[in-house]
Amino acid sequence: MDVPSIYLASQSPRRRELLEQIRVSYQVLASEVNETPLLNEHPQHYVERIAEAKAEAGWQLLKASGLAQRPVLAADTAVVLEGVILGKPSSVADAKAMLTDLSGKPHQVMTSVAVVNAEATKLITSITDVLFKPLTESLIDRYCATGEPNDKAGAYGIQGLGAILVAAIKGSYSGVVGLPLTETAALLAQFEVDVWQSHGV
Ligand SMILES: Cc1cn([C@H]2C[C@H](O)[C@@H](COP(=O)(O)OP(=O)(O)OP(=O)(O)O)O2)c(=O)[nH]c1=O
Repeated sequence: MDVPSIYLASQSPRRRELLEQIRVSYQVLASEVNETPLLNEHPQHYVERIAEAKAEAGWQLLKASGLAQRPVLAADTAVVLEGVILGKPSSVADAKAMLTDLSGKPHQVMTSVAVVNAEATKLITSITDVLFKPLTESLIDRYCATGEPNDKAGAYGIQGLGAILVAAIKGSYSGVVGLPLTETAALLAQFEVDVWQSHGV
């Protein structure tokens, strides 16, 4: 097997697809971190702390594995409504409550990307403004019944049926989906990772 350009410390299928979009070869590492926010933690601090913890956990796993030591990339996404962090919903009722709160209002999607190797840890954070159209209770119910909100911050996926909830976006579309590609390419370039090579690991 070829040595991948990077290791991806993420279970998110979206992050895999987005890396493939910019043709970065990768191998997935299965690391776990506790994603509970600290008391009164600032949302940007939160996504940066969690992205770095995910990448660092991946790096520790890699060091213990005997695999080639390529950089480890991880990311974290949070939806932020009026300063409050909305993570992934814990239940259908929680998803409905999140979507009811987001209805008709602007919010921010923050995604932080961290890359770690033996020499350095570097981080970028993308912040995108998203405006939701007013949502009826019946639309929220029907959307939640699709199951799409379950594993997504803020209980929606802009890349799926959730697109119909969104009235406007200003910033990075790929950042909302989970990996801001312009910023990620620039970050990887600092680790001498070429984003134009074909994947195939
Ligand atoms: C707002 C929004 C979030 N999301 C997803 C991106 C992330 O996968 C998820 C936020 O949870 P994260 O904790 O950032 O990521 P994850 O647990 O899915 O994956 P991992 O930690 O293993 O990398 O929400 C979308 O897919 N579309 C959207 O429009």
